[in-house]
Amino acid sequence: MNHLDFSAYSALSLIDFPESGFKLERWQKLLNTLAEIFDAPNAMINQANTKGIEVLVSNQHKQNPYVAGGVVPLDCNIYCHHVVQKRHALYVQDAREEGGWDDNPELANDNFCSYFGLPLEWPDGRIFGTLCVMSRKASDYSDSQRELIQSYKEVIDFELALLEQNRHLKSISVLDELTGLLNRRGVEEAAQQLASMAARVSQQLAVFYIDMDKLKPLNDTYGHQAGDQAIKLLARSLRSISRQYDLVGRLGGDEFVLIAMVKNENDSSVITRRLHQALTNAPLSLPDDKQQRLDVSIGIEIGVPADKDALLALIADADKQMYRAKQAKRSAE
Ligand SMILES: Nc1nc2c(ncn2[C@@H]2O[C@H](COP(=O)(O)OP(=O)(O)OP(=O)(O)O)[C@@H](O)[C@H]2O)c(=O)[nH]1
Repeated sequence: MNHLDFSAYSALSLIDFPESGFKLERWQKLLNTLAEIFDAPNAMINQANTKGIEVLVSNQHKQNPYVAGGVVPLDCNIYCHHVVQKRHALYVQDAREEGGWDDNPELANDNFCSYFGLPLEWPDGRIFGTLCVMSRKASDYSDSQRELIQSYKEVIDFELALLEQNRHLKSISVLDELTGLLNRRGVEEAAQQLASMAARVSQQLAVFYIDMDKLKPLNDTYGHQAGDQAIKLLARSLRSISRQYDLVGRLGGDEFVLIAMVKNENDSSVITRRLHQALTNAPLSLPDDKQQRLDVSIGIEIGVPADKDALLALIADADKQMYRAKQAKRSAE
């Protein structure tokens, strides 16, 4: 085989950068299931990085000799090298029959004669690594098994896109200092990706525009620090009720946004209820040892924004709804 020039994939190992906040364990379950479905002792996600081809996550099976952190050097004729090099799927039904694999240690030392692997890619098309299953028996996978691996690949590629996006957002200072949430600029930056993601999976987006009630009197009575604590508490509550792909941001002052993919209006009422419940469960501790439940006014808009501008328009509409809700509350007081 031609040896690979890994300078092209000079990505640093994900294992060495846990501070990226990326949880490799999430992929563990996925691989365990994949190995089970394929009745294979091995399923792995590997990264082509400056070390070589590195096992990032491997399924948990007694007969799987490969564990996370293992690296295969560049001059080794393993199956994954071919996937990385050619950038397309490789299916070897029985390497013993096929020839060309005698010096592959996976076959020679560990008897893996069947391999099915797909390339994983960063959003800009650069190769990331591979997703593969290996077996010690010759195989004949069905079309639906192959399609299943393909859809697993798409999920992983999608997570890589999110990872890349997070890195990008961090690098251009889009986080709010007080809460660690996205600031207004961060929300705007993330809007495009979120809109296209929702379109891709054919889901509506629900935009919750959330404004804290009575922050001013809290500041006036207990001081600015107590107000800051209230803002942080609301941020934590929003985080606690949000799901992995939801977007949570602080647009400024006491105004926040939560954007979630929803199937219907009922989903959005569930989210509102969860927020109210979270605020009830975690009241604000005040300097005089009293506790106060935070109140919020919420405006909700649901839509299928085609792009960033449409999503920003949806946010503006949710802001108007919030304002109406606040007015209604004030006149009821
Ligand atoms: N402590 C603190 N206060 C802030 C911060 N950002 C904005 N505020 C204050 O929050 C208040 C927001 O204004 P309003 O939304 O009109 O005040 P409110 O009392 O919440 O009014 P309602 O929304 O009508 O209930 C202003 O008094 C700001 O000074 C912050 O980072 N920390």
